[in-house]
Amino acid sequence: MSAEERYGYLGPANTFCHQALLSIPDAPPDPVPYPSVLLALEAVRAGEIAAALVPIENSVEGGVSATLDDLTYGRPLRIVSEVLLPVQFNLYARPGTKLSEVHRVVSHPHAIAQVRQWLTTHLPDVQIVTEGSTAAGAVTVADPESGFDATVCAAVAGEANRLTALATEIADNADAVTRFVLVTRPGPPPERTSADKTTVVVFLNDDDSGSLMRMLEQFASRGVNLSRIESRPSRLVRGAYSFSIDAHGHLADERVAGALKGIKRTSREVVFLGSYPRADKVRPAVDRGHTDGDYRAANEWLAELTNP
Ligand SMILES: O=C(O)C(=O)Cc1ccccc1
Repeated sequence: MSAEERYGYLGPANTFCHQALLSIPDAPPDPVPYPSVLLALEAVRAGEIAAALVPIENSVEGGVSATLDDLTYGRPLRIVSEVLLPVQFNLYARPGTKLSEVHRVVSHPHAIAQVRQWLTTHLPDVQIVTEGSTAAGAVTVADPESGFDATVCAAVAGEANRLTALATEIADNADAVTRFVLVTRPGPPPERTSADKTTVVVFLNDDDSGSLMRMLEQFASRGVNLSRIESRPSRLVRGAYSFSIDAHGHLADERVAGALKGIKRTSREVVFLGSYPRADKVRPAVDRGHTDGDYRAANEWLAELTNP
């Protein structure tokens, strides 16, 4: 298989992102590791790979800013699918290390954040340094010259680097799930499945009072439910915020298209990041008056009025 047909991921091997990619049934073989989300997304833009799988959100820590911001401000890309991965963290060290000998820990910031309580209780004086991924932390710790004693990572990363678990299942929240998105160069969205999600970033006309409420009304008045809304500092206007939104439904659903058109008309800028199947396959209940059939009937009625 040529490099351009392969998928990239936040590497090195054995990151959570790698595990998530291996769970995609029809993913091409030989995925390509990248040291950061930004480099993986740039490789997609450059046509080096067909798609990249990157973390976008964690159920404990919230949005992954590097991903959200690069998708918003970088050259256009599209999300074509999502993967949910339950994440569990262990503390790994070189064989022979005791917990009392752990003074410096290295891992991905989201991993550190999700075991903070455990670290505070068991290693209150530890120095923490962040790296590009959990597996990169494991590679670092495997080197006795690294100056690091332990890492927080998945069992596969610890074992692949011949480390020993000093503690297992140390997450402050045992049910944490990370959401990854598969990103490609822009093209038509995947077919609608009736269990879909649409991701957009909206920049409001921030001088207008009530602009956030009016934006939300575009969704609410059409019966479109939101599963995520997150504000991020805007790079376009200092002191202003953008809103990163996941809405239930697909661009091909009249109610979603209607909401997007309404937002496009009334806000400063809308960045469409994709309509794609939901990983949990849950079909939203569509309230009376908001189905495609209801829109069609209303359009026919209007046509009839115009041209009896
Ligand atoms: O570093 C990794 O293994 C990743 O895939 C990023 C990440 C880090 C912590 C929780 C979930 C994903």
